[in-house]
Amino acid sequence: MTDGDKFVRIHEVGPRDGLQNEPNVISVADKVALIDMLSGSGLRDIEVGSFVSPKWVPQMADSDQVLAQMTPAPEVRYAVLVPNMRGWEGFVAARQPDVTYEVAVFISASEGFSRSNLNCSIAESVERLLPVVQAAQDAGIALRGYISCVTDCPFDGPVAPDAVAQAASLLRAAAPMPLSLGDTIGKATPDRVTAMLRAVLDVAPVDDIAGHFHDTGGQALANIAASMDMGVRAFDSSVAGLGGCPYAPGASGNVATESVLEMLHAQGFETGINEEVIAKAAAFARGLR
Ligand SMILES: CC(C)(COP(=O)([O-])OP(=O)([O-])OC[C@H]1O[C@@H](n2cnc3c(N)ncnc32)[C@H](O)[C@@H]1OP(=O)([O-])[O-])[C@@H](O)C(=O)NCCC(=O)NCCSC(=O)C[C@@](C)(O)CC(=O)[O-]
Repeated sequence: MTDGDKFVRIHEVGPRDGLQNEPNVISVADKVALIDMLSGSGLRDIEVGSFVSPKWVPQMADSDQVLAQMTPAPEVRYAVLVPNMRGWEGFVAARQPDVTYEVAVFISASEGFSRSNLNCSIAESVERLLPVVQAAQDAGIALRGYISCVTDCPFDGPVAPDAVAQAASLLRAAAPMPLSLGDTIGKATPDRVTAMLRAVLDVAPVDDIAGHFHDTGGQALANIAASMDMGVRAFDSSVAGLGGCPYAPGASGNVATESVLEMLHAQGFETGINEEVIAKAAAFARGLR
């Protein structure tokens, strides 16, 4: 293992993927407090909100206020989900000056989830995100592409590795963006993750791949280990294991950031993240539920 192989990049998605599914109203002040705690942990990537339809995801309707009120740390890149140009305009109006942002676009590897989550086919969702990609590129803002349902879809069942590779190709044709591969409903197993990654790595370099595992089946850490065996060194996780997707029945929380850190640090991997700060943020996050 070289020194480069020992560093694992963690993308904290709790304030977005985590909180989007919480049934109780969480105030802007509490969201901002959680983000500000996480900003002091050593994390380099924190997803803080989404500019989607408030009718579809009411919990994220105040992302503009969250962006305006948080205290950005200079070393952190803050990600937001943007599905269409309406979302892009919302993000542009809300962003603070001199902050490093990342715009995340998202599609599904399965048609059933695409319809449920975005109200359109996979092909239509790609058409819709192309102007967002162009706008982000023109503004010099980093992009990230999410692919959901990389092994299983709550509507269509098992998803073939080739379908995920096809979705990856569609996003990479839009721009050479890094990809986050989502086990949206937490049904993946290490062998199926390995098969899926083999297909995706034919169309995208491993340095541009992140694993995004939900822990419904208790396999998230094993799936991370299998991904690491394939050379993946970036993972999404959610403080306190917050999470789920309102349009994927059965989706439970993302793998907990504190569990991922514990596993990686025990195995000698480096993340640059302070586990004590994350533990305090996790306690705070649990109090929001
Ligand atoms: C894409 C749409 C908008 C299509 O939704 P639609 O209803 O087909 O679109 P529309 O264009 O007809 O718009 C409907 C209404 O929403 C408004 N609207 C339209 N766009 C926006 C916007 N950006 N911001 C604010 N408002 C917006 C629009 O103006 C209109 O308002 P009305 O005229 O009825 O008053 C909708 O399906 C949507 O918002 N979907 C997002 C669902 C979502 O956020 N899901 C969770 C995130 S994905 C996820 O969690 C998975 C991931 C990434 O974590 C990885 C994994 O685990 O798999």
